[in-house]
Amino acid sequence: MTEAIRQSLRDSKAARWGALGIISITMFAGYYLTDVMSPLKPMLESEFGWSSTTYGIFTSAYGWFNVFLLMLIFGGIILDRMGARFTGLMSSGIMVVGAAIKFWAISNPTLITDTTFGIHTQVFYASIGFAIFAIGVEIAGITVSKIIVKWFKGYEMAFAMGMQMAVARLGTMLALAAPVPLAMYFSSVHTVVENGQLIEKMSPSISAPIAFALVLLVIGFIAFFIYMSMDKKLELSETDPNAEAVKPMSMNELWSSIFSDLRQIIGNKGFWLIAILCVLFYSSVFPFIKYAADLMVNKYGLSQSTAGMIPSLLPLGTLFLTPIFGGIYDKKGKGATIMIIGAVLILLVHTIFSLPILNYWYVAVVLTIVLGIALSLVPSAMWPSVPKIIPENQLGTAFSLIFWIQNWGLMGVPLLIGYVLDKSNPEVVIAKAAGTEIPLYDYTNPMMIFAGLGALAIFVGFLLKREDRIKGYGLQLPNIQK
Ligand SMILES: NCCCC[C@H](N)C(=O)NCC(=O)O
Repeated sequence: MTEAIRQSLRDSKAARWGALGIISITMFAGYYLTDVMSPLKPMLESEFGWSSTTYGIFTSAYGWFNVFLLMLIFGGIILDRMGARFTGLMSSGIMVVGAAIKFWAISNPTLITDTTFGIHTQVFYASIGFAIFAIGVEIAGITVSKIIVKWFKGYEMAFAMGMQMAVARLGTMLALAAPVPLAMYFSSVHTVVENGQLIEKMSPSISAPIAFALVLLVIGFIAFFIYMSMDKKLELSETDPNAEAVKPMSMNELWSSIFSDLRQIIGNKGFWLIAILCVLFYSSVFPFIKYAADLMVNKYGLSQSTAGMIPSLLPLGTLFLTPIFGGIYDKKGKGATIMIIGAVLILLVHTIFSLPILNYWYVAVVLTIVLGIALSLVPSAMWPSVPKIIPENQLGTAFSLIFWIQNWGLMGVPLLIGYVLDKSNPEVVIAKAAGTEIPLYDYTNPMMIFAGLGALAIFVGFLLKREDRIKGYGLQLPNIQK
């Protein structure tokens, strides 16, 4: 068969988009579990006695194994060597295991009273489960990015990445809007003694929204099996029957290829600028989401049951805008400029959130929508820019290194915010310890931290644009080859 008439499966629009649809289910489930606890923060405090610092520790667990045990980096190396089928299945399986542990910890009331390594046993095991789950969802994230490059290079790649992200963000949106109603729906009545009297108390089921996540993750795991058969067909359609079989590598060759990939990637200044921009940008958005519902209660006076509604607008806007901005990047280019505009919006929004004025819910709605625009702009240009800087055979490793650096922020920033929140509001901590009425948190300092990250992201965005001019990566050029 000659090159001219050989057709790859990816030339079929239906096959490309079908494959994307299937892997998006897995990511949707993963993003739902990632943020499912955010609207439950006030409930975790009132039902289980968690503090903001405790919540910060739990949230930071997302990065524990990825960062300290280098799981993400191993994931990228495995992806480049073992391929997307093996890595995708492995990562979606890890997600299920981690979520199951987290569900067990949250639904087990006997764990509330004990401590392990100085923290609540419940928080400890929930965090371990979340940390295991995070290995899976992060490795799945890089696998999916590489899968999209594989199917869409030369086609509508940024648009496809935007569509996949949109579906994933639908998971985030559900995570912000659904958990409180779900927990209330499955609440149970039990009798407690208060002031010497037996009273009936309604307890929300905090584990119900996590059980729902577990079901979604199992569906995502099954979906990946379906994708695997498509991936096999794609490879067969691209294999030249006359090509010689690739000789398997010896152990020495394997290690030297891994180190040579790592050396080339970390020696690339463009890679570092994207990675730093990534950690600054995402640390000012994802950790914010973890506190957003609590911010709505404490700054904007919303009730616990409605507090998740405003933050859920954030991913809502991204559903439409990420693919649109991706499409603009595909056709018109201007990737670096798009990232800078996104960072400017971050600075603007968090600065206004930090001001101890304008405490009206509609201001929060507008700011959240603008933050959603920022969360559409930056990723729609950032991820499709990586293949312009890094060759395809090193993409898994490069994405994993970027995610690894990003995970320092996703781990450290929520911890910092929880700590700063408790430190700047000693009266809340005292009231909780004394069992008296709990005053509202003042969110000024945490929001200033988020704004500072946005300011640094703008600076790095300009450095990236300058580097692109010098090295000619083509970040400002369209992705679609005419
Ligand atoms: N809330 C999900 C966290 C996913 C983090 C992941 N490393 C990532 O950055 N994905 C790209 C994105 O824009 O979601």
